[in-house]
This record gives sequence, C-alpha cells and structure tokens, in this order.
Amino acid sequence: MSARKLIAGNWKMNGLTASLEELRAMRDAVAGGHLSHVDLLICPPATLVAAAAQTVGDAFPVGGQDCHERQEGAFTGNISAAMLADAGATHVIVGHSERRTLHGETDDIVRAKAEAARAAGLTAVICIGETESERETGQTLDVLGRQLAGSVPDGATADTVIVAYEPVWAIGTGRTPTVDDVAEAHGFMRARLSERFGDAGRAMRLLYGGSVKPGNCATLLAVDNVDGALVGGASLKSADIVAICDGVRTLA
Ligand SMILES: O=C(CO)COP(=O)(O)O
Repeated sequence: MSARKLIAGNWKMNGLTASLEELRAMRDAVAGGHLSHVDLLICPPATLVAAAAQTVGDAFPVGGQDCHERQEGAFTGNISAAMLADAGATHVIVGHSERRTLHGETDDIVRAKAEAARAAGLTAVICIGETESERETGQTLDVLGRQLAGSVPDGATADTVIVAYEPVWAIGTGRTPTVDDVAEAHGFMRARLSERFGDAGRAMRLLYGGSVKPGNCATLLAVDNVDGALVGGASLKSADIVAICDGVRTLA
C-alpha cells in the first residue's frame, strides 16, 4: 500500500504537438502546488515522449505506452525501453489489454517487456484484467492470478513494478465494476503479490483503470488496496486530470 495516490494517464494513440499545451497546463497546476497531495504520471504517444519530458521538466514523470523486449536491433517500427529512457521517460505501460488483444501479446511477452523496462531503469506499469465473458463465467480471479504469475517478473519491487487492474469491459465504456468487485480484485492481487514478493508485494502500487472520471474517482480510489488510477480518455485534458486529482484530495 502506498499513502499517496498515483494518477497515471494513458493517452493511447491520441496527441499531436498541440497537446503539449495540456501538459503545460498540468505542469502549471503542479507548480502551483495544486496537486501536491497526489503523484501524477502521463504516458503520451511515443512521438511526444521527448517533448513531453522537456515540457513538464521535473513537475511530474512521463512514460511510454509499450516497449520492445530487446533494447536495440532489427525490429522495424518498434521502440525499446532504452530509447524511452533516453527520451526522458521514467515509466512504461506494458501488457495493456489493447496490446494483448490487438497485438497478440502473451503473459510471456509482457513479462519480457517488464524485464526490459527494468534493465533500462524504467518502472513497468503492468496491466491485467478480465474480459466480460470471463467475468460472467466466474473466472475473474483465475485470470488475474494467471496474468500476475505470468506477467510480473521475478525479483519485482515496488520501484520497478506497478500493477494496473483494468477490467477489459470497463475500458472506454463508461461502465465500472462495483466497489465490492474492485475490493475483491485488488485484495486478491495484494495477497498474491505479498505471497510471492513479501514486503515488496505489500508495497507495490496497485492501480484501478477503466472509465475513471472526475465523478467516480473518489469512490473507486477509496477502496482498500487501490493506490491510484490508470486513466484513459479523462487524462487528455488538464481540466479533467485536475478534477480527478481534486476528487481524491480527501483520500490523501
Ligand atoms: O485503458 C485505460 C487506461 O489504460 C482506461 O481507459 P478509459 O479511462 O478511457 O476507460
């Protein structure tokens, strides 16, 4: 468990140079002391990582959304963790359900990417989560257990790994699990990580992701073992990010 909530934004395939304006506004909100009760992380598309890191300076960290398992080589179109680090990133999302579904990424691949992130000095934000049919057939905890075992590398620590629980059916749909369902999933993840990693597993940050908005963030982030949020659509605008951070002010 971590006392300060982490609000992490995943911009997905959104953002042109004009979007740096939003990052400037977020930087100014942080610089004004307005967000001092939370930690903020924004993961723009790879094309903007260097400019984003320059724009926000040391106001808050910037991350990538994916990396290759290798640090260099003949892998046309891919980007390595070393390249993201070189561009100024400190974190990288790996195993997002959109990568798992649209790019066939398995737990083995996700684990290799998390290991590559660690080798490059980046914190990996490892995403897991069940599909709607898996939930409906009562397989949620089995799926989470399997993905945790397969995707989180041996030797993971709270500095090298953050785990994000993102139910696939809650992403971009406006639907969220009940507070009880989030509590069950996060309690299960905490137990599994503690069993495997001891104190490191108890300290690892667990984020909830899937339709987090200013109106529901306080409810979702008040749940036990929810140390922050991984926010998609509502992370694109500074006003929404500030509203989400405001929403969790009482939880700090
Ligand atoms: O996939 C997500 C973050 O990684 C969640 O996206 P939304 O917040 O748009 O549902």
